Amino acid sequence: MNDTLKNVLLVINPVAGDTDKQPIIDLVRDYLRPKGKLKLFRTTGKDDAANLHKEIQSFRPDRILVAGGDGTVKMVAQACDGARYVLGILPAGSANGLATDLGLPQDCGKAIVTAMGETTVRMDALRIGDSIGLHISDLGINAELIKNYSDAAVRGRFGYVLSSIPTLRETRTPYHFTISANGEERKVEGIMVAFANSKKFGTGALVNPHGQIDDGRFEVLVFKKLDVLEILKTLRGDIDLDTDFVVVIQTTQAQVTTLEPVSFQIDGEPRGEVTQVSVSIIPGFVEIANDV
Ligand SMILES: Nc1ncnc2c1ncn2[C@@H]1O[C@H](COP(=O)(O)OP(=O)(O)OP(=O)(O)O)[C@@H](O)[C@H]1O
Repeated sequence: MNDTLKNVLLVINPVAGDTDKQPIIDLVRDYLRPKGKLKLFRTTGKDDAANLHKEIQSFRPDRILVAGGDGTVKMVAQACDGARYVLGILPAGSANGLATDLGLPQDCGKAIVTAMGETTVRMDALRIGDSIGLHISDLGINAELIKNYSDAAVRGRFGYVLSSIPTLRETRTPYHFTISANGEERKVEGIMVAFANSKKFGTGALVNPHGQIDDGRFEVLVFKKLDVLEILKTLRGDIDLDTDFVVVIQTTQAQVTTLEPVSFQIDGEPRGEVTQVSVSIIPGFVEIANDV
């Protein structure tokens, strides 16, 4: 165990991934025994960032562990409010896009060792309107899938696949996007526009090979058509960036407007339908333990 880390705050999202979190708590307790002091913070879904902020101020942890999905990691990063805390991720969401992208272990025992390790990476975030995005946000077909998935009764990957069938059938694509970035304005038709700080979706699909979480830039990806073969290639991880299929714009700031209201999602959470999104990079927003 890393002996310099005595006071550990474990933030748990009890509902993330629809799994029992007690085994994670037990493993962390065992790992810290006998030297470390563990404090638990269970999220409620209401005012979590503000309440956690107060807890961090009073406990002053040496490390903050987060057991949840991307939404929980982001909430914790916001609760730190610029203060220099290292977060250790214990992937416990339904998709864990960020942990997958960082190559963090999914096995909880291994994840604890990494989360308590000394090597860290400072990653950028996206400011999206008045929200923060750590991973991938998008307008269009994927956001539509996520919305239908969160409305559906079935959970898990299988549920995602099942809920995608009616969405793909009923989709109103192509959408009409106007993208302003790097002093240029482009009008494009497409099935979705994604803002990516990193390389992969939570499924492990490589959508943005240029993505670097610490380069002070993000990518705007315009997926032009619903091409089953290209999507399968993307899912296999060997996207060849055929410009008939996807256009990539690397930038620090972008604005997208649409002719019609289009579904929007940030890091896997549906954000309703929008006609305008502004995105800019926040360099070095959060520091994450990562020895892989
Ligand atoms: N006790 C709770 N009851 C209901 N909702 C909660 C509770 N705690 C947190 N939440 C909600 O959980 C969401 C964040 O979930 P998170 O993204 O971490 O997990 P997930 O959705 O299962 O995983 P993933 O993002 O990897 O798919 C937030 O919308 C937050 O408001």
